[in-house]
Amino acid sequence: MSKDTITVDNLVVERGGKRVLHGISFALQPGAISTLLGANGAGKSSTVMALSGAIPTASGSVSLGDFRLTGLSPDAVRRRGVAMVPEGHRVLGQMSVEDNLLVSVLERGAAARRDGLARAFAIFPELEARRHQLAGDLSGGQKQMVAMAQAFLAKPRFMIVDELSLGLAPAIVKRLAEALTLAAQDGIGVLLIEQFANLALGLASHALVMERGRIVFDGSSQTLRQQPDILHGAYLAV
Ligand SMILES: Nc1ncnc2c1ncn2[C@@H]1O[C@H](COP(=O)(O)OP(=O)(O)OP(=O)(O)O)[C@@H](O)[C@H]1O
Repeated sequence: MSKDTITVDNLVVERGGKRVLHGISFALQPGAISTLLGANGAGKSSTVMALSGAIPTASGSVSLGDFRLTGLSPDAVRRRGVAMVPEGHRVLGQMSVEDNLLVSVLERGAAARRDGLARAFAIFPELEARRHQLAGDLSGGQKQMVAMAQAFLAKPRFMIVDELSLGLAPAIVKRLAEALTLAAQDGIGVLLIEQFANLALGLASHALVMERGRIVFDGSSQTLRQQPDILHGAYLAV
């Protein structure tokens, strides 16, 4: 196991008194894009929220290398190198694009802030021209770019993206997908939740399929594409 592998071991999560994850186990590798697929209510969001510290776990563990992330706050998980891009391209609407980006630079000092902005604008040049605009006035696609740039600025080892393409135009989705591919080429591990399975399987090398709080497939995207029954079954199992 690489020291940078995320290992999820027998994770159990309960929400509203109901068990929604029934002891799931899987691993995520650095430099690879993994996708987590499944029908509405299968448990994808619960999984990523548990990974990022946003909801508590009943039992089991999440580790990055030898370091146990289970029980840490979302901020502490982010500081250990796991950045989350939540569903719905959320930004701080009353703040400028630039200030939205700067709040995500973890290091102190003017040089780190300057470098951070330069990195964000290198990934998404379209944000530079809008740096002084209120983030709330951006289009949905531009907000998603800000949300993804915020994750990049934390210099993560892993990025978890919940619903990449939701409500966005295909041209924007292509830009966001390219940024994720480049991130993986840079060694960042990516976990992608995506409603369009074809898009997700085109980007990811590794796929996980969930059904009613359980992992029912863990293997290569190529294998999953060759076995369409698994995906069809999972999307019908609600
Ligand atoms: N806040 C909550 N309180 C209680 N139960 C919840 C809560 N949010 C989700 N659930 C339940 O947890 C289970 C898993 O839902 P989850 O949102 O993780 O699935 P999902 O695969 O992400 O689906 P979707 O794509 O619809 O978000 C479902 O049975 C759902 O009803």
